[in-house]
Amino acid sequence: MATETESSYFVREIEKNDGCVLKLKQCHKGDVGCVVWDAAIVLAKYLETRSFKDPATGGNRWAGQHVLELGAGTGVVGLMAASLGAHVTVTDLEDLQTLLQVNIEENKGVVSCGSITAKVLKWGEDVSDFLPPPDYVLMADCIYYEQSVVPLVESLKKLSGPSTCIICCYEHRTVGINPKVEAQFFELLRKDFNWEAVPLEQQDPEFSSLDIRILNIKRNI
Ligand SMILES: C[S@@+](CC[C@H](N)C(=O)[O-])C[C@H]1O[C@@H](n2cnc3c(N)ncnc32)[C@H](O)[C@@H]1O
Repeated sequence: MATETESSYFVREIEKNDGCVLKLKQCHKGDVGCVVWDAAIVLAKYLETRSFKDPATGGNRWAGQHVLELGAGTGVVGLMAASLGAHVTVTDLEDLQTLLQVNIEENKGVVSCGSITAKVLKWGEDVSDFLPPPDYVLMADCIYYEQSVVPLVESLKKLSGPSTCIICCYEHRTVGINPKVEAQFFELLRKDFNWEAVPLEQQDPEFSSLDIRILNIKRNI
């Protein structure tokens, strides 16, 4: 990743409701995190919906919130939260750090009241750098391979306090290994967490789909 040249990037643009545009550089070469996945777009656009607006003032509830994104890939979800005023740490494996930095730099004009930094967080490893627990943990398309299920749930446990809200967006895939992985993930999650699905009506109507699900997950007290 460190040797990527300008020409090896291709850009995905996501227009915000305020007219600003997030520009995500993606790589032709590299692992799955080098491109923007549909679940990330659905989640990013959900962050702009009425669910996160104060009904009395119309103000945006992301302002000043502490947000941690797991498996951030290009960083689109975290960048959206930061552009809405949150203080965000986007995390992923070491290999994705250059791309995350590039995208943070590319979008710094869109992040004014909020802030965003990128750090390495490998699921299952030490999370002390990320404590106390954030207000929100965001994750898009992170449920996709068997070996990651145990460490991913372990990280969620260590990172969530009684008031942390985990917003998990994932694509329900009916072919390949994903159905099994999805079942394993929820079986394990059930031991320490409860969750509710976000109805389609509460999502952005242009950026939602029956296959892509958003859950609000909370730690059992
Ligand atoms: C399918 S991609 C999704 C990327 C981004 N969230 C999106 O939706 O566009 C899964 C992401 O999880 C990250 N990932 C996979 N295994 C991981 C692990 N053990 N620890 C931390 N991140 C991991 C990958 O590097 C990748 O960025």
